[in-house]
Amino acid sequence: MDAISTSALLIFLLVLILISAYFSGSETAMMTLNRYRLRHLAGNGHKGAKRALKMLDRPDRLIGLILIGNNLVNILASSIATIIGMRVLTQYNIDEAASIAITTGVLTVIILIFAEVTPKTYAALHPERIAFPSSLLLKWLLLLLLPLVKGLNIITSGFLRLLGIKSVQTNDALSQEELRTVVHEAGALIPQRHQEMLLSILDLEKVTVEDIMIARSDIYAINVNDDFKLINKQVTQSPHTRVLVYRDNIDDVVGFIHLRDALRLQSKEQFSKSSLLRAVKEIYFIPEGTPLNVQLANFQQNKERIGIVVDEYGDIQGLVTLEDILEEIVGDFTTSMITTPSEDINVQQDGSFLIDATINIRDLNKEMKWDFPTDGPKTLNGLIIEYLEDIPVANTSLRLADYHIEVIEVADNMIKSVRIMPNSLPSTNDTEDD
Ligand SMILES: Nc1ncnc2c1ncn2[C@@H]1O[C@H](COP(=O)(O)OP(=O)(O)OP(=O)(O)O)[C@@H](O)[C@H]1O
Ligand SMILES: [Mg+2]
Repeated sequence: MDAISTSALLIFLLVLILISAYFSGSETAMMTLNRYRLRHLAGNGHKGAKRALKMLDRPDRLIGLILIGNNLVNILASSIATIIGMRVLTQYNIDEAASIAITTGVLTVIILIFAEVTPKTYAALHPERIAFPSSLLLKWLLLLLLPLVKGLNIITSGFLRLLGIKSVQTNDALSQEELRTVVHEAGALIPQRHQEMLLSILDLEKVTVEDIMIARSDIYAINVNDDFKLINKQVTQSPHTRVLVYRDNIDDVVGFIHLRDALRLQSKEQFSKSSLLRAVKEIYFIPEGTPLNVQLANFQQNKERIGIVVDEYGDIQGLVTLEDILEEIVGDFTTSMITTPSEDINVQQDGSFLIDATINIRDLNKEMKWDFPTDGPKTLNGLIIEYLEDIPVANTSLRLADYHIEVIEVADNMIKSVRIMPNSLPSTNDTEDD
């Protein structure tokens, strides 16, 4: 070693520290790259991103390579520093042991500051700036050192197996819940309205057609066996474009009549029972329990926009339209912006709410931002009866899911209306938001 001058060794040491800094920085940069952004950039043809993505495909190799490189230079640096230290310090009559101790201390501080903390912090703050160019060098190094890296990985995984740890395939596909968090955390990057829509789309699979259907009793339908004058009037006054046609019993459905067809027949004065039956369109049936995301796709595939929900016995449960599903996605658009509650909910002078108990619980929760359980009965009436296990009499008071409810009117074995007190509402705002 005496052949090499001390100043040459110092320069070499400096270079080693720089290389060490490069490895430390690249490691942090590669590992903190945002995988989703990376995939997006790579998809757009960004060269550095593509390269980084490919390297991250095999994180074991990448880490192996970086650690081999980093440790190699660090250990070499320490040997060289020791030689320099001994040469320099012995000139001042410092003995060998003390020289080694001093060089170790000094080198540790230098490596920590210049080859670890600084490059890693910088890389963590600007991962792409470091990772994209550095992945080029890493790629070539990997080609060169692949046998070494592979050997190292075989030995390490052998050791891990000895310790009873199986190598796990990392899977960084997002789960539903993670995707939700991503959308939430996107914060200002995605406008609030869009965030809500994205979350609603994710929710579609949790909601089934029964949850949003127009109940059987609320379907606007005509009985072909009724007096034809009445049918004529019902068609003319129909609030809906498609009217269900049945024979005597709604379970004996014939089809949908489109108002356009009915009005055309009426204008030609050809409107009769037989021409009506001929103009009727076949019904598209939807099995109970179909999740909304599935139904949305089915509507599209079958080029339908209205369907009848049937249970396993073929009995009609309700009606669902494409518009109803789309409203689930853009829901808050039409509900929460409304400042006056819908007709089923009436604000009383004392601030309590008089509510039609046949209201759909999901609609009620949405409109009032309440939190009644939606996994059981669909209507408020059903929920209260299930809770009490009995049909209550008027003036019964109860506490259900933290809401103070007073039964106002009961008729035909059904709760018709209830009053809900606002002062008993759970104070979600004070507890959660801050
Ligand atoms: N025959 C019907 N009986 C009861 N509710 C219906 C009926 N047809 C549609 N609806 C409901 O009316 C709302 C609007 O649906 P949709 O837009 O499909 O019907 P529309 O407004 O009558 O027709 P269009 O928009 O094609 O003119 C939805 O909530 C849907 O469930
Ligand atoms: Mg419409």
